[in-house]
Amino acid sequence: MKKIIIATKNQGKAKEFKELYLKKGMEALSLLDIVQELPDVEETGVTFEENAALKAETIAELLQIPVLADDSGLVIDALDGRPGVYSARYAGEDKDDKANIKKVLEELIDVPEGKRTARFVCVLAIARPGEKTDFYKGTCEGSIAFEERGSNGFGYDPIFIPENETRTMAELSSEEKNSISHRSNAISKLQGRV
Ligand SMILES: O=c1nc[nH]c2c1ncn2[C@H]1C[C@H](O)[C@@H](COP(=O)(O)OP(=O)(O)OP(=O)(O)O)O1
Ligand SMILES: [Mg+2]
Repeated sequence: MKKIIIATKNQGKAKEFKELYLKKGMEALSLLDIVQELPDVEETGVTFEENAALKAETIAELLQIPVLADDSGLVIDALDGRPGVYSARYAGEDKDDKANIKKVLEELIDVPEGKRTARFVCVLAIARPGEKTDFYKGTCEGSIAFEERGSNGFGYDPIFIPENETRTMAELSSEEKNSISHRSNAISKLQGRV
């Protein structure tokens, strides 16, 4: 089976890439599957594109093979787009999903239903050694719940209600999430180019 390397150390993302690529007859390997010691890439960019490129290009250069990276996050309108690019470290450097969710819910405590619109954004970067990096973007529109619900998925899924849904993303099955997610929307734009 054809393999693709995803430059991520996030278990939740890695699982979704495996599921989504398996449907295309490919095996997605994450940095969690690779025994070779690889550095933690510092995400110093201020856009999803910059951080996705940093992750993909660093690992592609080290391994000398094409590498895909995903930089993603939650963009909340009532918070002027926060946490956005800083989603993983919103409540601190230790990337604590529970703490991040708590911070968002507290910041939105006085924001009424209807004004809690948000979207998940995923930018994929494909780096090929010595070539220009390509980008593909996917989004998933929705709103922020008033409390956490569900235990599937990862990250902000327990507080994100996709458009035309009453359940949170964490209450959907992985098949349901994969049919609407920002990640699957971005992958579908690749059109076999990886
Ligand atoms: O489908 C999703 N469902 C829920 N939350 C999500 C999703 N997709 C991204 N997110 C959140 C998680 C994290 O707070 C941030 C990604 O941050 P981001 O830097 O791209 O990933 P990361 O540091 O966890 O792993 P890595 O950089 O190794 O890929 O957005
Ligand atoms: Mg990261």
